[in-house]
Amino acid sequence: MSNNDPVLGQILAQLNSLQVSQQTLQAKLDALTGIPTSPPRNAIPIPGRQDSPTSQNPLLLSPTSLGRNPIVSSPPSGTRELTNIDKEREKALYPGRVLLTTYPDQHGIKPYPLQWGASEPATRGPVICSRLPSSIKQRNAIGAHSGSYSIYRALSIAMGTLSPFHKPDYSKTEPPVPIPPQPSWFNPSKIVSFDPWGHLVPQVFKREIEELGLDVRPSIAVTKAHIKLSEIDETARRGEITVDGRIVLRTRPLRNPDGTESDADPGVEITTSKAAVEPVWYLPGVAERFGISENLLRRALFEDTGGMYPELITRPDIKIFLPPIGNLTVYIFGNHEDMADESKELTLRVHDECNGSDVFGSDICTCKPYLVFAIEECVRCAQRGGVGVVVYFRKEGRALGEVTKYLVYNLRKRGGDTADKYFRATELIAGVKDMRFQALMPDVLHWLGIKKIDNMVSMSDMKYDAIVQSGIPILKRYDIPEHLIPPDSRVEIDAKIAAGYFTSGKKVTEVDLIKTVGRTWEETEH
Ligand SMILES: Nc1nc2c(ncn2[C@@H]2O[C@H](COP(=O)(O)OP(=O)(O)OP(=O)(O)O)[C@@H](O)[C@H]2O)c(=O)[nH]1
Ligand SMILES: [Zn+2]
Repeated sequence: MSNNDPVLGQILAQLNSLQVSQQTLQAKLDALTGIPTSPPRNAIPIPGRQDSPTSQNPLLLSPTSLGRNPIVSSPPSGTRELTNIDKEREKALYPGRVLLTTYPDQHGIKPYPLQWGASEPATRGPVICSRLPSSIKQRNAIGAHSGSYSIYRALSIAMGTLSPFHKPDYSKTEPPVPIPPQPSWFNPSKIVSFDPWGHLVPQVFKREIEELGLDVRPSIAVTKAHIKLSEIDETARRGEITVDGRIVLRTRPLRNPDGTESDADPGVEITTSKAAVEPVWYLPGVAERFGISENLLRRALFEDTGGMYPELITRPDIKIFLPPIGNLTVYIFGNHEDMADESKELTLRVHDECNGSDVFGSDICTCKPYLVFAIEECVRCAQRGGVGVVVYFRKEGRALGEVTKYLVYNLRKRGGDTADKYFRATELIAGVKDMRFQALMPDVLHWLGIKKIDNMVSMSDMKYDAIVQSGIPILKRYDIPEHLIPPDSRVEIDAKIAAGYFTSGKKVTEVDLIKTVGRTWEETEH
């Protein structure tokens, strides 16, 4: 048959019209539901699948084009090449209309069943918030994984360095330390701010991931580590912490710059197990904790994130929200199984992030000394046969952020840094003195199976009240030892004590508050 064959011509014409009508139908369906029903035709293959080769994928920059990528190597000044690459990638990434929101009664939408607090993973169901074609119609969660890091993911996809279809391989990532189910996992109001099954997702939702092809992701990861802090080296040198070869190890000899073994004391390192926990909010439970209605909570979250999550309003049937906030980290010292064993002594510190002090050693507050002291107390408790737990929350500057915190510092230093004005300075700028709302904080303790706390290394009445009200008694509280308070942070400690923070000794009067003065602006420069 030649190309001019009339029969072949007819068949080709029919095939063409069939293809056109299939595409038209598909487009109509997508427009109707607002949801693409199949991956974009020019999308890259999911690794391990035999689709088109990655080299032809307009979603990703090839290794050679990466080097020349105007986005990476020079400002996006709108060159013709950039425009074309962008347009092509945008079309490939987002072939359908912009999907601004969804509605419960929309054609094709069927959230995957999820029953918060159910005791069997199969009944509880996986949290699905993926917008990949394989999962979008079955989403049962609003928002995106990874908290605030979801924005970096969006950037990577837009720049072509990450394929949105990348399928994670979770083999060999399972927890080396078990955090097994506890009765609290099966109570829908005990844990409402993260997914208690988050570290077991690849195991308990294997069927959904492998057989149903759903994009279900872990929101918790558990691992093991050694930690080394110069402050703890010093404590060990003073003989206040002993090397036991189990929790406290002697660090291997250091090396001199010429590679020979150094005679210097290498100090110690601490063995620990740790878990990183991303936020996954069960909205009815979160609303209940704060004593507000779910509707009000949804509306506030919608409005004050710049209208970022319209489904908070249009999808009352979806009860899960993955908020764009920081995660928490748990450090466990000693035997992890002892956390749930009431007969074992337990020491706890709950700490909120203070980058200035924790990492950079700023002396305006007591954060780092208190944190290090708490780790040492946890270690001592573990060495006595108990277990120690430190929970670190990314809630910088009392959840007001570092910018607000530095503005407060400036005001304090310019306005006369006395303890009586300490909280007022924050209020003047932020409108409140604290935005941490400790009501969600105890979730992590219930997740770990903690039922009572013997030693609480914190002076905070807010932390204390939240934990005790959640049903976990605290037997003893510690304040920070006097010798660990840097002079410039005396203002903070006295203001806290006056505001109701716990103190075992010092009582602070009105007169004391005026007398407790921090370093002046001028002194800061010397
Ligand atoms: N906004 C503001 N935040 C501050 C200031 N000083 C410290 N912070 C923040 O306060 C928080 C202190 O948290 P934590 O170390 O958990 O201490 P706490 O809740 O006050 O109570 P303790 O458990 O007794 O230490 C951190 O998030 C700091 O970044 C300040 O002057 N203004
Ligand atoms: Zn601090």
